[in-house]
Amino acid sequence: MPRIPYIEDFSAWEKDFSFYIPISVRFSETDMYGHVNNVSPFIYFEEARIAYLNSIGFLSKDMRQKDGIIVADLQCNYLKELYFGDDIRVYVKTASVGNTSFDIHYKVMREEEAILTARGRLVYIDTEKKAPKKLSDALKQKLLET
Ligand SMILES: CC(C)(COP(=O)(O)OP(=O)(O)OC[C@H]1O[C@@H](n2cnc3c(N)ncnc32)[C@H](O)[C@@H]1OP(=O)(O)O)[C@@H](O)C(=O)NCCC(=O)NCCSC(=O)c1cc(O)c2ccccc2c1O
Repeated sequence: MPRIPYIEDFSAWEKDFSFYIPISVRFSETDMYGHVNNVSPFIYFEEARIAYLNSIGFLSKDMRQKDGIIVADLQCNYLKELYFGDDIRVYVKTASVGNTSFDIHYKVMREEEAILTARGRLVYIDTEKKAPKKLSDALKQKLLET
């Protein structure tokens, strides 16, 4: 396993996921070499991130009236190639929580093989002030328990 800066111990890290979405690789996500192009996983991460945030109530109508979430950064490590028709599972978990932001990690599996890893920071925003907003202890707890 190559050194991945945001993963200290891969086997401990990979055991810690439970939420995932299934995806079948589409032809339009591949390139002239026949493999999935480097930009396509960012769409997988988006789909998985939205499903994950929905599952913990972070995109509920109530929350969206005053608060928002914005992507601050996103980083991907490509371990193996993917091909048209591959069935994958895109896992998501909250890895750490800051003052106004939280880091989520992603693991993409094809059967029992790790294909991609990624991490990204999301910032909690006050949509009226258009500024980062402190995460309450209750929200932090919700993030860390899923
Ligand atoms: C990202 C910003 C809002 C930061 O604003 P500002 O510079 O004022 O923030 P602070 O300095 O106070 O820091 C707050 C907090 O954020 C961390 N942080 C700041 N910048 C970065 C960065 N570049 N990379 C990583 N982390 C950063 C900082 O450490 C602080 O953390 P604490 O926990 O210590 O408080 C502002 O820069 C901004 O608005 N940038 C533009 C963002 C943008 O345009 N993103 C792309 C569009 S959003 C998007 O694509 C999107 C996709 C989705 O799939 C979503 C799914 C679900 C919901 C929303 C989605 C979404 O918005």
